[in-house]
Amino acid sequence: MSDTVLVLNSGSSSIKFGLFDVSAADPALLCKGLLDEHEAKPRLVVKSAAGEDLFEKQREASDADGGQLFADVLAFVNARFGEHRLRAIGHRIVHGGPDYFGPVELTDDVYTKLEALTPLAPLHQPRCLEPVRAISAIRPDLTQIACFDTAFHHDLAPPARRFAIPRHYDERGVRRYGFHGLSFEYVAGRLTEIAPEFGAKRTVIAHLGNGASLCALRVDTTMGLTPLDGLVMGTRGGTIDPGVLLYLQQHERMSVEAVQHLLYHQSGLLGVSSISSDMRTLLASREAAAREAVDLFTFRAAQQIAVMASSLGGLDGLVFTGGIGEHAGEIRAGIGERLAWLGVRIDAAANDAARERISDGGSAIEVFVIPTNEELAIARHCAAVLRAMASASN
Ligand SMILES: Nc1ncnc2c1ncn2[C@@H]1O[C@H](COP(=O)(O)OP(=O)(O)O)[C@@H](O)[C@H]1O
Ligand SMILES: CC(=O)OP(=O)(O)O
Ligand SMILES: [Mg+2]
Repeated sequence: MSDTVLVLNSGSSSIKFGLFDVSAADPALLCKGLLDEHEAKPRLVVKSAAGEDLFEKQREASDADGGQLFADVLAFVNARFGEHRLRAIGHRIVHGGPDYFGPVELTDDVYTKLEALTPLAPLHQPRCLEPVRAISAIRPDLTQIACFDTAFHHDLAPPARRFAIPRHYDERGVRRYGFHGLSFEYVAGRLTEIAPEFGAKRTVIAHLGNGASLCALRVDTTMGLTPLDGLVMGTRGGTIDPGVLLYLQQHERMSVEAVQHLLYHQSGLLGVSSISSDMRTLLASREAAAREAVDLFTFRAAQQIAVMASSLGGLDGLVFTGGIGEHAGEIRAGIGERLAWLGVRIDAAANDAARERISDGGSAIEVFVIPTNEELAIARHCAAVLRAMASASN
């Protein structure tokens, strides 16, 4: 009988999960799953570690509430992997605020403090916290552990972490936190396995998914107090003249809630194209507005990579990850072309095949594609927390 941890990764456009055997030195994946909410009736899909179909259930849209979904996942784990001992549930929590920068057990007190951070991540924090409540209602005996997107950037120092507003706001926590940290942590670790010399080199990781951000490793990142800053995303526009927000309120008479809705749900690829937030759909479209949205995405990503290179004092490596970074060769090529002046040269065949290393021999900057694995990063943290709990109780 092995010990297992069930990991839930609630993102803005998907809920992914993985069941890991944590008895070994490094957690081993037993099965993985996805709640696909893109269709009218959400589908729960579970596959083995090797990718074979294990289970599928289509839900009625009316009963698509998360509580039932997590009950289904737990029932599946119990039926299929019941010989193992489920020791904990690990959660991706997007915002840890100023107080949480390492994995922590989700007690009622911690939950309340994390819920209070909802205004700083309204698209994510409720989706991340919903499964915690749902699971404690079904299995109150299970340990639940929070792992934070913000934690990886905890050591960010001024000037990168500071906004140029009166300094007492910084003391009250109004500063750059950064997100996608579990992805950056996994990818940075994987990069040093692939190319050990990159442990000390100047590297930018581009996490391009429905949410998108860059990390200049150990130095800077494009998201800020909230996951609105930086790159163009599915429904978020990224960096914007703050005067636009004042204009919308003062001249268009929009309420704070309406501006928040515009910034989180109606902007980015969706707002510019008026077609879709989904990069696949836009790449397949012949509409001029779709092309313009894709161009803006690429333009801003290249521009911000140059900004991150400045924070690092130069650039040796660029890594693409996330749904778009891993799968959209056209976007990687477009960003590479815009960065040719920096010495980036992408090999077309390697890029088409999404090989691990896609730069050509003459490139001044090595370019990689590394599929992210936020679930494994969370499973590793949970395994460490469980070991610490076990040794504290001995
Ligand atoms: N083959 C593909 N080509 C282009 N874009 C893709 C492809 N596969 C996934 N994507 C894009 O990746 C994005 C979702 O990224 P993902 O990292 O899975 O999202 P999340 O932020 O919800 O975790 C969507 O815009 C989707 O269109
Ligand atoms: C922080 C964030 O933007 O996450 P996601 O990519 O899941 O939207
Ligand atoms: Mg994601």
